[in-house]
Amino acid sequence: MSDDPVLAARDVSVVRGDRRVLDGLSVEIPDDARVLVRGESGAGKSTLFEVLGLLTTPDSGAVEVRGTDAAAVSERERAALRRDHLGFVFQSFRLVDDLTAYENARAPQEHAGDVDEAWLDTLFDRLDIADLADRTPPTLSGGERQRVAIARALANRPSVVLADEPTGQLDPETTDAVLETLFSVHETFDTALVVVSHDPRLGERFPDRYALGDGGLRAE
Ligand SMILES: Nc1ncnc2c1ncn2[C@@H]1O[C@H](COP(=O)(O)OP(=O)(O)OP(=O)(O)O)[C@@H](O)[C@H]1O
Repeated sequence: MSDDPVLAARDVSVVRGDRRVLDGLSVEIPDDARVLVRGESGAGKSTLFEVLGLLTTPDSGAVEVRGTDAAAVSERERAALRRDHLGFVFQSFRLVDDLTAYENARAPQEHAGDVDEAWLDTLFDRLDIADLADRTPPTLSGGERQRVAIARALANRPSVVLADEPTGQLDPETTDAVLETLFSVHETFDTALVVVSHDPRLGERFPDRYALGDGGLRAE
């Protein structure tokens, strides 16, 4: 296996309007990482999430996936890097309301042309949502939708799961359940985990913590 970290940002800057939201930011995400990035509202967490997820190309600097500079390849190859290495849990889940939970989770596999229902069944069992597979998102609770979103993020066996405010709208009990789920995913499926959040409840549970401020990351 390559020695390159699964994900790295090198001297990345992003300008939004007249503000340099990320300003020469660098970070490496090793394979076994369990990283929390904290920051005040407006600090640039969602921007960093989009940059690390190859959803936004930075104005300068590079984002590398296993040593491949994502900006140096075609859009098609970039999409393949995203699909093969990255799993996303979006702040608002972004599930499709008129698909079932199972169909939502299967969508990335269909997109990749490689449906593996045995793996999906494993995920649904492990995330304790097997009995919700045929329900649609509007009939599920926030925590249940969250777990469906995590199943979808893992559908293509990513190297890294990126989660944007995964607990933002959840009560303390559901927050604990979601964290346990993310951590067990990290351990069971050998997936690096990067969570960006302003939620002060998450702190100590993550061995690697950074504060995002003034466009850069500071280890905590
Ligand atoms: N298209 C844009 N044009 C101008 N400014 C923008 C644009 N998008 C984002 N910003 C600004 O960039 C900064 C960082 O935004 P970002 O959404 O990354 O912050 P955040 O830390 O995720 O905030 P929150 O916790 O409130 O979601 C904010 O000040 C925001 O107003």
